[in-house]
Amino acid sequence: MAFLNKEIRDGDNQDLTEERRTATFDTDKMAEVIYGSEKLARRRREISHAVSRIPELADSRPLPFLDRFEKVTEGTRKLSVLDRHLAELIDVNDNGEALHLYHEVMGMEGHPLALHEVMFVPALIGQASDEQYEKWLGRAKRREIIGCYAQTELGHGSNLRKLETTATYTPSTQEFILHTPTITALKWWPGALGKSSNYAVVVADLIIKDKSYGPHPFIVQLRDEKTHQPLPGITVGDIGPKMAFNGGDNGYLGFDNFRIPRENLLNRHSRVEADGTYVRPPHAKIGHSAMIRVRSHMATGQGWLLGHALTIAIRYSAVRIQGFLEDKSHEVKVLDYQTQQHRLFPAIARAYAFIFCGFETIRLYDQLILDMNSNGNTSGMADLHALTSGLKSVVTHFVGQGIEQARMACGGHGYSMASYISEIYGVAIGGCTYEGENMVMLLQLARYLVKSVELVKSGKANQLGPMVAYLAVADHKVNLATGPDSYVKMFQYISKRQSWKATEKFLKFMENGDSRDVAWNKTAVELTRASRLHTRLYIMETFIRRVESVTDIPVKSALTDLLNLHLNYELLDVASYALEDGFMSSNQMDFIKNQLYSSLEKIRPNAVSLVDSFQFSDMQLRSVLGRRDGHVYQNLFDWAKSSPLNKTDVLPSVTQYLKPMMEKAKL
Ligand SMILES: CCCCCCCCCC/C=C\CCCCCCCC(=O)SCCNC(=O)CCNC(=O)[C@H](O)C(C)(C)COP(=O)(O)OP(=O)(O)OC[C@H]1O[C@@H](n2cnc3c(N)ncnc32)[C@H](O)[C@@H]1OP(=O)(O)O
Ligand SMILES: Cc1cc2nc3c(=O)[nH]c(=O)nc-3n(C[C@H](O)[C@H](O)[C@H](O)COP(=O)(O)OP(=O)(O)OC[C@H]3O[C@@H](n4cnc5c(N)ncnc54)[C@H](O)[C@@H]3O)c2cc1C
Repeated sequence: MAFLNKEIRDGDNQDLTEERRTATFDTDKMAEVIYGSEKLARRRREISHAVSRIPELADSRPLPFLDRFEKVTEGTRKLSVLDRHLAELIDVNDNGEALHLYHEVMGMEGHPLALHEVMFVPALIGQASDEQYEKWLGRAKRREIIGCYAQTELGHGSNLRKLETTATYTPSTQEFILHTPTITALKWWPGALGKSSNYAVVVADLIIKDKSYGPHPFIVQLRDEKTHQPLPGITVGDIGPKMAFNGGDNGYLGFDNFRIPRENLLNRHSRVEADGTYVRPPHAKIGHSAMIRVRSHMATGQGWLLGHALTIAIRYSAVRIQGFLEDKSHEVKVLDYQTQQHRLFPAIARAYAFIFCGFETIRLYDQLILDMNSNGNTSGMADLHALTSGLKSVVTHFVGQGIEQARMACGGHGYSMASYISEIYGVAIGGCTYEGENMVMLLQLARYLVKSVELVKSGKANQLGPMVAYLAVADHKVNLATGPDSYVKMFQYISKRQSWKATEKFLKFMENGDSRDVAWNKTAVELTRASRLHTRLYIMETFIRRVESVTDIPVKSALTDLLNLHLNYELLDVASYALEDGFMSSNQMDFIKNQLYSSLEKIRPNAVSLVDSFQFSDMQLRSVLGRRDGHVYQNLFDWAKSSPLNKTDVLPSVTQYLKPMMEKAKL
């Protein structure tokens, strides 16, 4: 008999197989929606299968047992094996295939090429002139050189205008002199900078004839191409262990009057002529395009991270039997508890929603780069900056929360590194900080919202972009029984009210004599609330649009259940805003709650299949609890036995310290 869930195999844990038999949709078809195409979903499976047949690509030991040095070595080893097999495993020009292959083999703990692919090459693509393409891009793509993106400094990360590294132009030699004037000017944090990269895109304050022109990107050679020794004038190293990414070498970097040629300013958009004349870019923030790129990709990346944790927690919850419901002779799967479902199912809905939003922002980013490179059109930048600033903040925050709930949902075993959830958590919450600290980025979106409200106030609502058009729409009461649209209207009302209230408060402070900056700071919490609501509205609308467009009926039906759960969960979560002014009644609240509980029941039979549809292989999950076959207990025992502490029955530390202490106590 053919089952709709394609993960069923002989010999699997029976409880998990039972779950898979109840699937109402085909998990291969759901994977097509998750990965955006039949081809990519299929290629992912093929690539995972091909990788599993190359033993050298497997982790040599479970990663949690490795120390930092071993992690870095192991990552680099696998990278070199992968390099030999690359062309046979994937179409190297297909980003989706490449991303999957790297996630599968390299995992998420970092490796020497992580920033090369994610920021160095994209910075060249976005910022290099045609001549610079010719000189650097081919070499970078062939990996003759390995690069990173060195912007953040010890003293400044958020406020780019105050970066201290200087790039001073000297017309007589046509060179820039890179210099680190203070300890706080050291570059600090860039991934793969410490030990791996021999080149970097360095962001430094451009100075011409004593005048500062602000941060600009330069391509800089850091190490000798043969010996890999740092070049004279360069101080570079690793910044030490972190919450996660410990297979990666985030680094520090200092310059001692280090000279680079004039051609090394990435000059597609702005340049310095030989005599020191500065030619401005078409948009002041165009040098930030590599950051906008990562932010545009973060919603899908983070959605998949949440998907990892949920695959582990849901599968484990179907295997973990504990406690009773009606029948006191049989314990039940913990997945049957309403609290467990409430803890996990809304997060499944969010993971799907975030992935769908990410597809949209990636498309918008690709369009922006096309427009900028073909005709210098930067008109989409402000909108995409506002959108991705909000999205990266809201998504990373909820993903962190969702992963932590997944860990707790696994009880004691969730706390073991065998679950791997704490590693996923560490990686995901890095996203709350990198690519713009979340509060800072919410405030960036708030600038856009405030400007939009000001437009409406001054009678220019017709100038609003489609994403904020609701800020000008008249309020209306909504009957919640009428489907997704009514939830959107409710959310629009709440979001609009918060944006207006925050703007009015900000303007009032200024009317009362505060400067713009002080007034802004006094309103900042309210402003971030407006940004979150606006972003959650965007996520909701995108989710609705995506589900509407699905053609496979069983897949659409399962997604509709998830969507309904999402709509009710979201509205309940922000209900206090609607209760504040009586917009929502307590009867409506009860209605929403009941809808939510009935969504949990509807989703229950598909829960395992919804996470199976992410089609993460066991290699990719690296989790004993999340194993596809559900054989958790024997493997937990084997995993524990493989701990280096268990190599001997009596540890040297016991003989040396503990025993003498115990012996002394006996005297
Ligand atoms: C096989 C390959 C596949 C690859 C797939 C990629 C997958 C990616 C997934 C990733 C997953 C894991 C990998 C981990 C990688 C980790 C990478 C981490 C890298 C980094 O962290 S790099 C460093 C990042 N740093 C920051 O983000 C700094 C944050 N700060 C800023 O961005 C800015 O300083 C600022 C906060 C935005 C403020 O800028 P500034 O002071 O210059 O501006 P003002 O506040 O004065 O505003 C002026 C005006 O300008 C507008 N504006 C600001 N920025 C932009 C922009 N980028 N675009 C457009 N407009 C911008 C701002 O809105 C103001 O406008 P207004 O005056 O209001 O009209
Ligand atoms: C895992 C990881 C990888 C990274 N990789 C790279 C990389 O490859 N290249 C690179 O260049 N950098 C990298 N970074 C650095 C990262 O981009 C910065 O740490 C980040 O932009 C935050 O800046 P910050 O550290 O200066 O935080 P700070 O700005 O010092 O933040 C501290 C606190 O101050 C608050 N704050 C700051 N400014 C404001 C404001 N204007 N209004 C209100 N509150 C404010 C913040 O909200 C936060 O609560 C990485 C960081 C991490 C964690």
